[in-house]
Amino acid sequence: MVAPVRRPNPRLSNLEAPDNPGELRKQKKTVQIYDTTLRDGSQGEGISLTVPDKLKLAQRLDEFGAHYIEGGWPGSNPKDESFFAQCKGLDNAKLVAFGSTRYKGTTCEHDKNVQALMKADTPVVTLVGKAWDHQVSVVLEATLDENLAMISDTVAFFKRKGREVMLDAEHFYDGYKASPAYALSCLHAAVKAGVDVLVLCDTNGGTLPWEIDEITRVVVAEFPTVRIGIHCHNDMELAVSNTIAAVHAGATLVQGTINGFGERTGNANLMSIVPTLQLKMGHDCVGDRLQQLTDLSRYTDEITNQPHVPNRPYVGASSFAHKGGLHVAAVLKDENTYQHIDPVLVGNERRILVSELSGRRNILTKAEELGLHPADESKDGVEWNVRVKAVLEQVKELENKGYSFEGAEASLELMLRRTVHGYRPPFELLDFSVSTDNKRVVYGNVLNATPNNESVTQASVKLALLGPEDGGDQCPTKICFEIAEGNGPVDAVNGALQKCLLPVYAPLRSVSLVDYKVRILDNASGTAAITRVMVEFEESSNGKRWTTVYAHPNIIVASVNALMDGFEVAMWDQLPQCIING
Ligand SMILES: CC(=O)SCCNC(=O)CCNC(=O)[C@H](O)C(C)(C)COP(=O)(O)OP(=O)(O)OC[C@H]1O[C@@H](n2cnc3c(N)ncnc32)[C@H](O)[C@@H]1OP(=O)(O)O
Ligand SMILES: CC(C)C(=O)C(=O)O
Repeated sequence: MVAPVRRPNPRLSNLEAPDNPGELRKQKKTVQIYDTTLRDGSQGEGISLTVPDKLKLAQRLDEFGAHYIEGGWPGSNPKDESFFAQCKGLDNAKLVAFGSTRYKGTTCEHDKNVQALMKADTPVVTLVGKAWDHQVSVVLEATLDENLAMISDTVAFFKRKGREVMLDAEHFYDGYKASPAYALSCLHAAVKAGVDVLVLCDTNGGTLPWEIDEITRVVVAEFPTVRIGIHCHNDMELAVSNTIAAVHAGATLVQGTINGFGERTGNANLMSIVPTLQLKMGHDCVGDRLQQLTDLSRYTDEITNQPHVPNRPYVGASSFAHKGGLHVAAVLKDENTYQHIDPVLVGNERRILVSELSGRRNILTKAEELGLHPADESKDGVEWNVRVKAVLEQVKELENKGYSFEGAEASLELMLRRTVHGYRPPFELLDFSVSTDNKRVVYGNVLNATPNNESVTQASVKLALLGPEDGGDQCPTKICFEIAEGNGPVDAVNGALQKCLLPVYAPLRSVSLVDYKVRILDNASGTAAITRVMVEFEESSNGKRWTTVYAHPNIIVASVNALMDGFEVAMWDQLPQCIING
C-alpha cells in the first residue's frame, strides 16, 4: 500500500541564511558526521584499501570525532568481512555495516547479504533500499509492494536484533520528483518498522540545491520525530552545496567521504562540509577537533595513494596561498582582507608565494621567513628596501625568461642570500664539459644478430672551493678538477660534482636528487626551445626537501646550474673541512 503524502509547499522554500546571530544560535544544532570513505569512498576509481589501511583510517576518523564510520559491505567481499572482525575499540564513533535490503522472494533469515550483516556484529546497520518506482520495476524487477516489504522486513529484522538502523533511501530525490507518493511510502515503510534514521540520497548527483531544500523540508515535516540524513554525489559538483542545503532544510546527519572520494565524480566532501557547518552555520560537528581537518585530508591522500589536490577548499596547500602583490600587501595588514577564515581553525596555514605577480611585500615576507632581517644587512650601506626591490626585479625578469619560483623556493632563497653583504658561496663552477659516446653494437652471430646501442657519458667539472673567508693559509681556496661517468649527462655531472664536494662537505653524502622535471617553454622553437629544469633534493638525515630552478636553451646548462644551486643550498649550514694537500 502506498501511504498518503503531503505535496511540497513552495512557501517552505527558503535558502536564505539567518542574518542575525540570535537567529543563528536558535538554529544551532549538532549535525552528526557519518563517514563512508571506507565503503562508498572505495568505490572511487583507483582506490583500493587493504584491511590495515581501513583499520588505520577508521582510527583516524574516530580521533577526528566522526559520529559514525561505515566500514564496508560485509556481504560483498572477504576483505570487508575481515575488517569487521578486526575493527575493535573505537572511542567515539559507532561502527556501521552497510548492505542492501533482503532480496525479493526470500526472507531475512535466508538472505546471504542480511546474514553477513548480522555476522559483522556492529551496533549500527545501514540498509540501502530503493525509493524510485522506476528503479524498482526495471532494476529489482519487483512489484512496488514487494519493495516496500523488502524495506520493512529488513528494518524490522535488525531492530528485533537490537541494532540502530538507518535506511539509505537510494534515488530518493529523483524518485520523489517522479512519484512523490511512492518515494514517501518507502520512508513510511521504514519508519513503521522502527528505523532510526532516514537518509535521503541524491544517488545520481543530478538534483539542484533548491530542489534538495524543498524536498528535504517536505520529509522533515512528514517525519517530525525521525532523524533525517543526507547523502549526495558530486556529478554536477554540487554535492557539498546540496548537503549544506539539506542541513539548512532540517537534516541533522550528513554522509560523505574524506576528500570527496567515491564512484564516478565522487561523494560529498566532508573536508568542505564539516568546516562550513561549524564555522559558517554555527552547528557543532566535531568541536575543536576541526583543527585536525588538514592533517586528516592529507593522511588519507597518502594512505589511498592519491596525489594532493592543492586547490581543495580549506585543506589544500593553496587554500590560503597568496600570490598577487596587492593581495599580499593587504593580507599582511589584515588577514581577513583575502581570507574567509583563519586557516589555523582547520589546521592549515597561510602561505605567501613569489612570482612575477609579486610586489615588494611578497619578497619581504619570504626574507623574514628565511630569517634574513633588514638590521643585519645594511653593513655595506645599501638599504634593505633597495636589495628587496632588486630581487623583485630579478624575479620578474627571470620569470619572463622561463623561470618559475613558485615551486622552487630554494632558488629564491639563494637570490636573497646572495644579495646579503658578505655572502660567500661555498664554491664556484669554473668549467664543465659533457660528452656522450654512442656505439652501435651487434650481439650474436650473423644469422641471429641483435643490434643494440651502448652509450657512455662522461663529464668533467672544474670548481673553485672557496672555503671560509678568514681561512687564510690554513684553508685556502682550492681548485678541484674531477671526471665521472654516468647513465646520462645529469648523472655524470652530478658524479663529478660530488667527487669535488664530498671530501670538503662530508654531510653532502646524505643529500640526494629525488625529482628532476624538464619543461619546454616555447615549443614553437622545437629543439632550440628554452628548457626549464627543476631539481628536487632531499636530505635523508632530516627529511628536508628543497627545489631549485634554472632555465636555458641548453638543457645541460640548465640542469648543471639547477644542480649546483641545490648543492649550494645544502651546504649553507655546514662548515667546510679544509683540504690543504688534497
Ligand atoms: C548506490 C550505491 O552505492 S549502493 C552500493 C553499491 N555498491 C556495490 O555494489 C559494491 C558491493 N557489491 C557487491 O559486492 C555485489 O554487487 C553484491 C555482493 C552486493 C551482490 O552481488 P550479486 O548477488 O552477484 O548480485 P549483482 O551485483 O550482480 O546484482 C545485484 C542484485 O541485487 C539486487 N538489488 C539491488 N539493489 C537492491 C536492494 N536495495 N535490495 C535488494 N536487492 C537489491 C538486484 O536486483 C540484483 O539482483 P538480480 O540479479 O536478481 O536482479
Ligand atoms: C547506497 C547509497 C548510500 C548510495 O551510495 C546512494 O544512493 O547514492
